[in-house]
Amino acid sequence: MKNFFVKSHGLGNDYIILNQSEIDFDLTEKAIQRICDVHYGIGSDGILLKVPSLKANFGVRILNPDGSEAEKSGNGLRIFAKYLHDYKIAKPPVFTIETAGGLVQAEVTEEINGKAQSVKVDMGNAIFNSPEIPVNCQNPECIDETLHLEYKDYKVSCVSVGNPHCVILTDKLDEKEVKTFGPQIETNPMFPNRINVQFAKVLSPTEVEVMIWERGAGWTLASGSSSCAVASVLVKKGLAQPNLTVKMPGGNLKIEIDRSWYIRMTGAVREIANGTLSNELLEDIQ
Ligand SMILES: N[C@H](CCC[C@H](N)C(=O)O)C(=O)O
Repeated sequence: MKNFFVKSHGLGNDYIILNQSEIDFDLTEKAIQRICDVHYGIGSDGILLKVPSLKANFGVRILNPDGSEAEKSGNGLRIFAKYLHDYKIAKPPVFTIETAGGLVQAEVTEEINGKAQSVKVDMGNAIFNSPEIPVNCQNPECIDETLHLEYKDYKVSCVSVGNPHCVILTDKLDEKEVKTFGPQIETNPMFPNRINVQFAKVLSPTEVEVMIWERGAGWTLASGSSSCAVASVLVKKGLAQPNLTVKMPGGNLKIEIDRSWYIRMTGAVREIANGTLSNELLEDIQ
């Protein structure tokens, strides 16, 4: 159906799903910003655009509210997998999805009356090699390096899970600190493609609490790829077991990391609404 959309969330990290073959407008940066605007649009932490794939069962492009494109989104992939399952586009239980950050496999692990409630996504491998993240760092891996900001220094550890992440360990999580320094870290020249930022407080070898500043989206209530990034850094530093729970303001995700740094993430997903974009939504910017 023309301009049909579904809005769903994974632990309060919300996305709008559109199908490239069904929209009758150009999804420009301005259109993305408008659709994601909480007042002039539907409001969302991003857009998941269903696109054809020659390599996987399905393809998706992940678009941030600022109009930039992301290589991977953990909550986004769980939401997209739910959409494919619930609207009977995919044959359960397991199917592959091509993203700009590589191929992933998704599996609906819990459903009620044909509606997926929980999804497991194989997120691919954690990559610590500095140039592949990318991060400007003189060492092959950016672990416990010092990042100099205007008024503060941080000890950071960086990793890619398809998209880039900067993890900061702390014994006191502070939303104000995340919202003040998150944007400064996100756009620091150390990160050629900008970066997602996480402040993480280790609670036990199997539990960590995280606050997130997302590249291109800002403060979000949860982030799947951030959870994978924090878990990978903690395991690398010997601070956590390879099976752990990541606790975020929006809820918890279960992360499993194997010996080759292959990451599996499992968590809840819920649909919020579905419908059709109004013709008036974009008329002043097309
Ligand atoms: N803003 C992120 C993409 C979305 C990540 C997050 N929503 C997730 O669940 O992984 C980036 O530019 O890499």
